[in-house]
Amino acid sequence: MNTARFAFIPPWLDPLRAVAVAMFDSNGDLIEANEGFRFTLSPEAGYNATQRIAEPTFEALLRMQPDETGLVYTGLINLHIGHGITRAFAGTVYRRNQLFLLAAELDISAFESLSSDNERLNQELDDARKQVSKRNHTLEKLQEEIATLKRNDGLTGLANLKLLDARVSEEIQRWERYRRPLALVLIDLDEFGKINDEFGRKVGDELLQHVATILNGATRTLDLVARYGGQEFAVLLPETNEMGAMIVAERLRMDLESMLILPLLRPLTASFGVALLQPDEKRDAYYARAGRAVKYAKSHGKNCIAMAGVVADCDHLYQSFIQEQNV
Ligand SMILES: Nc1nc2c(ncn2[C@@H]2O[C@H](COP(=O)(O)OP(=O)(O)OP(=O)(O)O)[C@@H](O)[C@H]2O)c(=O)[nH]1
Repeated sequence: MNTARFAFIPPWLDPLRAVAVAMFDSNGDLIEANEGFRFTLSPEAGYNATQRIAEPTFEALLRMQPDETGLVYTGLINLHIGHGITRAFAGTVYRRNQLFLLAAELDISAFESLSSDNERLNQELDDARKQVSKRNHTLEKLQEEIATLKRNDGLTGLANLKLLDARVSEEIQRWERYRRPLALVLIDLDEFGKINDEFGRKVGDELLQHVATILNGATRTLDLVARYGGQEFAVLLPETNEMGAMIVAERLRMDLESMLILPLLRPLTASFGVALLQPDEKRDAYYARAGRAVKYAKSHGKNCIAMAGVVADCDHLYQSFIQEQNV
């Protein structure tokens, strides 16, 4: 290497350590190099371009045709810096006749290692995100299950009283706004105690499930069927007037009565109380009126439907009405 003053490389480039500049001949022998080059590449391995330029290889550079400015290559240049280590630079190679000028402008290996760290961190972050989203999904499912358990009766799967309460309150609010009719049908199975006594509570439970299926099957999706109490059910009928509610109740009554459910040898019947929401009526008062109608039906022979009047004196049985109307 020429140790005299630089013949080709401008003197101001010499002390710049971040810029490695070297000139080689076509054999790859180093002709000149600045301090940055010597600082970056340890001397013990010699400075021949064939050994020191890992990528693109010096052989490849020899084959490349320079453009009109002498530029042969620009891009990533990997240099063997010694001790078996290769470092990446962003650089340019020029060729003038048999001379090659290499300018490795920026050591990007630090950035590369940073970016590989970054990649690893991103990967870890991604994995963590996936795990969190998986856990969130499980949590959501559990929350849904809990919510379902909270809303639904464990035995029949019907809405429970809490859900009925919420829906009735909602419908009362809607009534106050739009004045659309709202009907509530309470259903109390007749002599259910005897069934339990005769066949055992397990059979009783199965019958309750059966009733739930019948009620669900006979109502619209807009209606809400709920387990109101032990052997009591409720059907909330939005957008339904007195006649409509009576038709639904009678259909349910007949569905129950006409079905033979083993091991019962007699029909499973129920007493029905129907109530239409009255102006300014609160939820509990509404329930109470429907309940009063159920009692009225019970006290008038069971397996029948009573319509709740505004006051107790006005409660009345509907069977006769239905027969009269031939519904
Ligand atoms: N198997 C079962 N029985 C229940 C359940 N909840 C309430 N019961 C029973 O339902 C019966 C209700 O009895 P009562 O209130 O006397 O009414 P009833 O025997 O149906 O008689 P009436 O209403 O007068 O027709 C009781 O025997 C309760 O134990 C339940 O979840 N499963």
